[in-house]
Amino acid sequence: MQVIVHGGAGGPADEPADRQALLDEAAATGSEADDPTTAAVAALGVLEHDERFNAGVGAAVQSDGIPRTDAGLMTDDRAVGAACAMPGVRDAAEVARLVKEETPHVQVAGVHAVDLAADFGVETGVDLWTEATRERWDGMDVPAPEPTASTGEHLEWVGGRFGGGAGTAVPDSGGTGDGPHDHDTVGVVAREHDRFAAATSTGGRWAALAGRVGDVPQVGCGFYCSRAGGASTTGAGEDIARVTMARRAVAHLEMSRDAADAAELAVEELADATGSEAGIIVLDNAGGVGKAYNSDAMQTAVADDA
Ligand SMILES: NC(=O)C[C@H](N)C(=O)O
Repeated sequence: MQVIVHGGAGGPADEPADRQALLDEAAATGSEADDPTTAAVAALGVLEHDERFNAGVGAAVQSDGIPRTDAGLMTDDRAVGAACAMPGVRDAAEVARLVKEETPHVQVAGVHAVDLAADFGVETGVDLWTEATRERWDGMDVPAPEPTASTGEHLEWVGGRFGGGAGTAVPDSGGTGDGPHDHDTVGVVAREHDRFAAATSTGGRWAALAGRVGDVPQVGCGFYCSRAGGASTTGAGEDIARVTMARRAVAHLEMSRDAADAAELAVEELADATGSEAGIIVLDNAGGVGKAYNSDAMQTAVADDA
């Protein structure tokens, strides 16, 4: 099994060596699996369980003071599962797999996704807070958590951080936008011969409006897969969704470009269309590996047990 993982595109990480060791472990864990879906979920599980990443434990906190998780998963046969806006769910990629394999749907949201997880034995009610996220949250001037603050009050505050309204989701250059842990979304592409799975898991963007869902659980945006290969993205989810970034990368593979070119082109297209920053990992069906980003950093790891 060939596996590539990313730990999010953004600024340079505080402890890159520790994070790299975890990414290496995640890729190695995935590469031991028997099939690409199991590989993808196992690799993301390593990272969702670690508090350094903005996925599972350590997930970003939304404007009402609740961390919620999102994940999406797709295989080369175009089977898709995604789950989003889940409070207390660490193993979001497991829930995405459940949606793919146990339901006739492609996405389940909110409390119903949490109930589905519980019904199938995925742990719920997990405390996703860490010391670092608590500290960061406590330092933010957020309107009192609902129900005392209205959605309108939250929106006013959120608009100030993200630039407000439609248009680019790049945070205001004033500096109150994305911070050091916003880039720690995690993603994976796994390949066994000509079979693929691509998956992404996140807590989303810090202090986004309660209930906000980004690119990660949207097929073609945070993840995509076909017989040509697979891709997983990271960055400002609103902008990634506007250009369906993962789908673009895989479309390049389908037009016979290799993984390296597909990754570069997808980032260029995202930047041209939105002015935003993002990163992507890609595997193609000739064994090619692609990774590209226009942010300051994106850590990745590759493992291949062949
Ligand atoms: N850092 C990230 O990759 C965030 C993620 N794409 C989101 O917008 O939810």
